[in-house]
Amino acid sequence: MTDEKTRLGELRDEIDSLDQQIMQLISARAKCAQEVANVKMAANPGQDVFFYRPEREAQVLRRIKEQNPGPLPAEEMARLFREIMSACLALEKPMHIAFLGPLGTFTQAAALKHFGHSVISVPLPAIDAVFREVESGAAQYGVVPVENSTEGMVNHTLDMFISSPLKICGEVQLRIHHHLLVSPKHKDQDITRIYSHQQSFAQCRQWLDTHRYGIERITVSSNAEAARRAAEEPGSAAIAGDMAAELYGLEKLSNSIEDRPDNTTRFLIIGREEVPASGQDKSSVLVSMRNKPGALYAVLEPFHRHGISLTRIETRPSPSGTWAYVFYIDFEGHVEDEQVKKVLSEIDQEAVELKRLGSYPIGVL
Ligand SMILES: O=C(O)C(=O)C[C@]1(C(=O)O)C=C[C@@H](O)C=C1
Repeated sequence: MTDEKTRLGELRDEIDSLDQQIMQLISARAKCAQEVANVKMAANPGQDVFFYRPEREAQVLRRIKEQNPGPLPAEEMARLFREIMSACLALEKPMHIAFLGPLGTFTQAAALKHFGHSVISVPLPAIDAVFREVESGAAQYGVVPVENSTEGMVNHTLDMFISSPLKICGEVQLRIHHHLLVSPKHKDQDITRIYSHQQSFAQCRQWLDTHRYGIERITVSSNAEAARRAAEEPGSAAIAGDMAAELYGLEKLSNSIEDRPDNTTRFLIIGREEVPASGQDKSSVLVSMRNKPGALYAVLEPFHRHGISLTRIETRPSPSGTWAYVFYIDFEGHVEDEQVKKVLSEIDQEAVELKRLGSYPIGVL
């Protein structure tokens, strides 16, 4: 045997033995999770038991990232543990996650990034349908887009919180890479039209003007729908992401064509219960103010005085009347923190309405 073959044999024996140990350890971990489920059920007999614990998952993933010894990057190690926890949770209770569909959208990619692949993902045609599915209890959680770094806020999602009783339980950010996709069956034909979602066209405008000027752009309801059409229609292409490309068997004619290299979308996880503090949290509130001078100042000043960082403030017209406004505010901290309690009680005295939309772990992955 050559030296190479001997060494390779030794290393592969070592890998086999490590795999055996990893498998034993993952199985032991899964048994622990099953036992955790029994404890949760015994503590809440006859009630809706919330098996998924976002604050605990965030703590586990943060610890893995901090203690990762390498050579695998911390992100990669966290991703592996994300999947292990997802499988453990599925043993406790298979979870239904509603998302803005159809299959193959960036929202589905965000849902799988956040929950791992052991969930049952349920595509729905509109943002309000995702809210309804979770409100009715048909799905335990929902995933909806809330803002894009190039295109701004998704107003429909913000407006849903005015009337919905749901809570924000988490957030996840996804780097959005758009590709120009064609079917391998039709790739030798000239492209006469490009399908995509209106937001994706906006995110790739400069690239399209430079590289595909004059080709008809047809707006459809989602990137996945664009990919479906490109798969079927000769002479057509789609702008969509990896999941849609894979789902419809499309090839990339041009890779990552988004105008801004940091193009990122933030998604919210919506559910029916409040999330305890994880140690690194964010909160969202909705404040409705009387339309008088200094209204915005009255909302913001307490945050400044109590040293709480705002991460976003957005204004939307109030559904209750012309020229009245609702402020959506995201800030660092948890509603159970003493400083946050003080800020919110001060705002409560000034506001027509203060609605706590939820406190949740800052996205880890
Ligand atoms: O710690 C728990 O409460 C568990 O259910 C265990 C576990 C895990 O696998 O670590 C699984 C699901 C929860 O969402 C959080 C953590």
